[in-house]
Amino acid sequence: MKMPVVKYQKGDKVMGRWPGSNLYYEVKVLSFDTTSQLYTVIYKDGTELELKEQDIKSAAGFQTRSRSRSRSRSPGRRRSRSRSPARTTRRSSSRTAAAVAAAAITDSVPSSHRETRLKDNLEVRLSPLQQTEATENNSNNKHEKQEEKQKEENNTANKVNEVDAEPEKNQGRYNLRRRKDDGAAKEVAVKQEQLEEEAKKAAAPAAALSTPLDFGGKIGAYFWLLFLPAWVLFLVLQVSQGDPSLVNFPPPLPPLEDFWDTQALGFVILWIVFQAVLYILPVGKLSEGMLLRSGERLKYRTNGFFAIVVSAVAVAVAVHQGVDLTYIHSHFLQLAVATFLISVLLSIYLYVRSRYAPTEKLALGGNSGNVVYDFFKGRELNPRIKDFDLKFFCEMRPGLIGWCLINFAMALAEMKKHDLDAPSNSMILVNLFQLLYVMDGLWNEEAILTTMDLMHDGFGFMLAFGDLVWVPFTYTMQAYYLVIHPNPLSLPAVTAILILKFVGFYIFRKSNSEKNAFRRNPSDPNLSYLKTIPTATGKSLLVSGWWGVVRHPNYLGDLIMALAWSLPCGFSHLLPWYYMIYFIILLVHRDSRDMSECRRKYGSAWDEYCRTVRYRIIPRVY
Ligand SMILES: NC(=O)C1=CN([C@@H]2O[C@H](COP(=O)(O)OP(=O)(O)OC[C@H]3O[C@@H](n4cnc5c(N)ncnc54)[C@H](OP(=O)(O)O)[C@@H]3O)[C@@H](O)[C@H]2O)C=CC1
Ligand SMILES: CC(C)=CCC[C@@H](C)[C@H]1CC=C2C3=C(CC[C@@]21C)[C@@]1(C)CC[C@H](O)C(C)(C)[C@@H]1CC3
Repeated sequence: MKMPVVKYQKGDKVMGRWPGSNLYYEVKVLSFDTTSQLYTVIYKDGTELELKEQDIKSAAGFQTRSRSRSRSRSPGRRRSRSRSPARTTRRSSSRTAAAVAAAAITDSVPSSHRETRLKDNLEVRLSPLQQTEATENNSNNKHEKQEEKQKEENNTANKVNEVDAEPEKNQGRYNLRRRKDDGAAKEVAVKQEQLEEEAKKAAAPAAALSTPLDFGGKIGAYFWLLFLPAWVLFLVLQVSQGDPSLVNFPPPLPPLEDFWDTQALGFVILWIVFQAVLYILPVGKLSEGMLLRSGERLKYRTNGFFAIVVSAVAVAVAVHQGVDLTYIHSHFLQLAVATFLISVLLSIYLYVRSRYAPTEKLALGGNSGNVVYDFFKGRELNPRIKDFDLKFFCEMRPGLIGWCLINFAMALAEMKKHDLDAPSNSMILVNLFQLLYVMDGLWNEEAILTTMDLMHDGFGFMLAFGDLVWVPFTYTMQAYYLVIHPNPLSLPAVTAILILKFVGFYIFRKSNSEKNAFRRNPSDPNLSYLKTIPTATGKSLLVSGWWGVVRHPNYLGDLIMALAWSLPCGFSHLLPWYYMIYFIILLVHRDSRDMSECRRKYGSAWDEYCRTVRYRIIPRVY
């Protein structure tokens, strides 16, 4: 029988990675669990954590690397001064951490970026030790402050883990108790919540900005840049055909002049400006975003519901005044091309401004150093012009509300084309379902602040194009299809589709609200019945309720709704099912992106969550 090889032995002093970061601290090995293959290690401040072998490095090789780097970069640090043992420990650990963070950055970031990032990290982590020369006074004071701040942050991080470590000691590896039973622990939980934010700050600045590349990496970015607009063009041309099959050969391209209509561009600009004005009106709540790596918390004007109501009134007035909205149907291609142009210009602007953005404002992905990839993925996390948040605005306003406007125009076009007094049942269902989806999104606009796009993704071509072109011009395929291909529905069919839609909606809304409420206030008494797993970052993971059924219950609800949107169009063509197919691919990919991101952030706690909640989206299936 083959004996398991245990690389580190009890009592070994090694360097252990701080979960969710690239920081390594000196730790002592306490034990090794052959079943879970995890080492229990203890940090110098008494924190005990379980680490995988790959998160541990031998201390010897580590110190050599660290010393040689620090000597060459900052000779000032060779000077010494008397300080407390605690201080010595902290300083040496942060020094080492910086060296590792720098090493990580060196490995993953192209040379043009290396120097700046290296410098950023060294400035934060490695400060001169002594104020001896008068000329150094000013800068050293600054460094001293940074150093003290860093020390405080590190201490806070340790405190968090002391709070975290207690329940672990008492109750085994993870805390799976009911939160209602907490009693006195409530106070600790509140404290923990405050401290967790500090802990994030402590870990974040040294984390490498470059994460593994998504979307097929650099080659993938070229592909998507060409494929996504081409696909929209294909759909827009195909849907107006008599036989709009997805598998049909693309129809011949119309003459070049058919692509352009200056008036269409004018309407698109007018629409975006109108939405921007509604967005900046001092109406509605100012909501707080999640804590950023920079330690900042941004404020967002969440008046989306107000915006859609005012837009609806404006559209109703316009129709009443004789404006022919079927123009949208007859100029669909030109409107899409004009919007595409705007999305490209916006993406160029976003990329250029991101070159001047400070490091802490950049997203973790999208900073590969490859211009095309970064242009596609987006570099800056929350680009703003004063308080005007470009990403939030684009994701929630012109495209999303435009989607409903286009659907409505399709209903009018259907009536006009078939000389009807009212839209067909199928058209009404599609319009109402998607309107409900958008209105719900806007009513719960605050919840978008805890989603992946807002919290993690940079704003670049992918989202600019996605928000402005992809959503309004491809999510409206079902309504467009029904204009040319009516699909009469019986009452039982209508009822069955309605039930399906509301089941999906219920799962989608409840699960999104549960996570949003928990992220905003983990001590919310209304959520006290939920079980949680604490993580080393201080944040907990829900492991019962909706998030205990599957790992993405919100995706499940969304997919059921997508099914209900396609069913009214019948089965004679694949095109109205395009959204369903695309959405499965999108959500499966998002789920795997989110899994990697959460594993990076939460380490073994995430693995524990995945062991407890085994299925990703569909219970017992996937
Ligand atoms: N119609 C459309 O085109 C699209 C719709 N959507 C919908 O938008 C909504 C948001 O989706 P998306 O942003 O992808 O992802 P989620 O809203 O599911 O957010 C994922 C994040 O939630 C947190 N999380 C994960 N598991 C847990 C847990 N067990 N307990 C607590 N927090 C957890 C993690 O962030 P952290 O721990 O950092 O808080 C994770 O990164 C979904 O309903 C989706 O269906 C999405 C894409 C397209
Ligand atoms: C292929 C490609 C260009 C991908 C870009 C993806 C975007 C289209 C989507 C990413 C996440 C989105 C969300 C919504 C719309 C689509 C995009 C932008 C959303 C605003 C729709 C309304 C929902 O209620 C929502 C607020 C939950 C949702 C958030 C995510």
